[in-house]
Amino acid sequence: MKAIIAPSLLSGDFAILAEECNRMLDLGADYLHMDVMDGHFVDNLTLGAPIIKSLRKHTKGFLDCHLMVSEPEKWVDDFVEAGADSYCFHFEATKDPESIIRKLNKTKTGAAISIKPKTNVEVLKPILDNKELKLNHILIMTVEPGFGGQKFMQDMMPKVKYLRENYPELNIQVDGGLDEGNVKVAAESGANIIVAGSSIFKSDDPKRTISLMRQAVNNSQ
Ligand SMILES: O=C(CO)[C@H](O)[C@H](O)COP(=O)(O)O
Ligand SMILES: [Fe+2]
Repeated sequence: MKAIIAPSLLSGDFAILAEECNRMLDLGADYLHMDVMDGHFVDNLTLGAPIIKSLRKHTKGFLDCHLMVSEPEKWVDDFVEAGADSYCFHFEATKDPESIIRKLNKTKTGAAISIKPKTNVEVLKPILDNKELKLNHILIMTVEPGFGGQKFMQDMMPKVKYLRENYPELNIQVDGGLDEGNVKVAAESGANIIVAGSSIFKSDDPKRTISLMRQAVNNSQ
């Protein structure tokens, strides 16, 4: 699977978000990971569709929106209208994940689902086995969602391995605590979309960090 490196703008400077996005693209980023938090599903508050809509005018990058919100069905239309490239919602946050995917599949915005560390990966099987439902990716959280800068949970790797073994063509994203060291175990487990906030934004050489992450995915295949 193609290596996709997705810096998390949560670690960027929100006052100059568009510049931060375009700086990341110049450094080699493939996706721009936008962490949307509602202060309810997680204990933190970040940004919503109006910011995505403004950003859309200032960057051509792939806006990979990670919705850490309750009732994600409420915001699908707003994010589609704002120009989000993918809408990744949490399985735990909704009673009806399938209808969100069906709605997104009628638009240009890709659908994706994320699961928290305590959620069993097999809950995704009915959705993944349903050929009518198109997914851009599955996101396996490797920290409890809510904050950047936490420690990578290596014990999430069996979930990534399960998905790679059973769905060889699936884009598998990992998010939380990824750095130049632990990206290898994530890539070897089968992840091909790497989200990283702190390790890229705090790097002395973010271009090199992005490139090392890409190499780790490419070398694992
Ligand atoms: O979804 C997230 C937190 O819920 C962030 O994307 C994630 O934590 C990235 O930041 P870092 O690489 O610093 O862990
Ligand atoms: Fe995220």
